[in-house]
Amino acid sequence: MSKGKSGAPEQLTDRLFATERNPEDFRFDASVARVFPDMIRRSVPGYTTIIPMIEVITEQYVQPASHCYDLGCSLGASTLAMRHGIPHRDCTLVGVDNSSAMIERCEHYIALDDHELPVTLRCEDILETELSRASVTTLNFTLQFVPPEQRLALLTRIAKATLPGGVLILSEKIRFESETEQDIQTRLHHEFKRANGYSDLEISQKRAAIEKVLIPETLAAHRDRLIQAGFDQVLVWYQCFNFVSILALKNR
Ligand SMILES: Nc1ncnc2c1ncn2[C@@H]1O[C@H](C[S@+](CC[C@H]([NH3+])C(=O)[O-])CC(=O)[O-])[C@@H](O)[C@H]1O
Ligand SMILES: O=C(O)C(=O)Cc1ccccc1
Repeated sequence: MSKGKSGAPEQLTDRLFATERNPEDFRFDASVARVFPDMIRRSVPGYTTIIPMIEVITEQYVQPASHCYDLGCSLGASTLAMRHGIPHRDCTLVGVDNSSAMIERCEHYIALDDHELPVTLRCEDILETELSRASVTTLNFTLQFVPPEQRLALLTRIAKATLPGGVLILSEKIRFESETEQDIQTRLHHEFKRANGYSDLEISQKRAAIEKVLIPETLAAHRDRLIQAGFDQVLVWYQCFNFVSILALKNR
């Protein structure tokens, strides 16, 4: 892995979809991992606001002697935000991702972050990862990549592992019941990408690549399923166009 002057893995500009390419489903491989910070910042409206707020929310809900999980941690942006929000030295923080390219680079970013709370990284499927005594769990734009029929089982496991007073931070791309709203919000998202330097070709090729792997659901579907999974309260704390972040709380 090539490193820059700071010792951090070299980050490149996302040009993955800039030239005409064969249609292939999107995967979190090494070429995506290399450009990921640039890709997610330029593609997800609100991402740069949500990350620092994960620190604020973590600080509010973390409990002493509990476990915190970042499921689908990628390069650890949300993991580091959680780390900075945890004041207790007896907590554990676990980041999980099933992309070895992501985890390998994530290790470097964690090592460069000067902080005493250890972070455990697991390269495994979040559908299998062991969870217990959780105060704060984060799914920051990860559930959308889990096959819809497996989402309830995962959320139920998270809710069961969550302590009274604990939370799940769930950020997702959503779709809208109303066709008109779906069209307007999608157009605004594409305008956001254009304003960030993506061409029409990049936008349309990326759209085709993620179509079968990133499955957005409506806010109502997310709310109902979180309650069914065992959470007691569900609220939206952030929305920009078709991207939302939800807080699901467990009272008892
Ligand atoms: N079943 C799975 N098991 C483990 N990991 C998975 C699974 N499915 C997908 N992933 C992983 O979930 C991550 C989603 S990105 C998260 C951003 C990060 N949270 C951030 O705040 O920067 C969001 C995005 O790219 O839009 C990828 O690294 C996948 O490998
Ligand atoms: O780029 C898009 O259109 C998205 O919906 C967000 C995204 C960000 C990073 C990987 C896959 C999808």
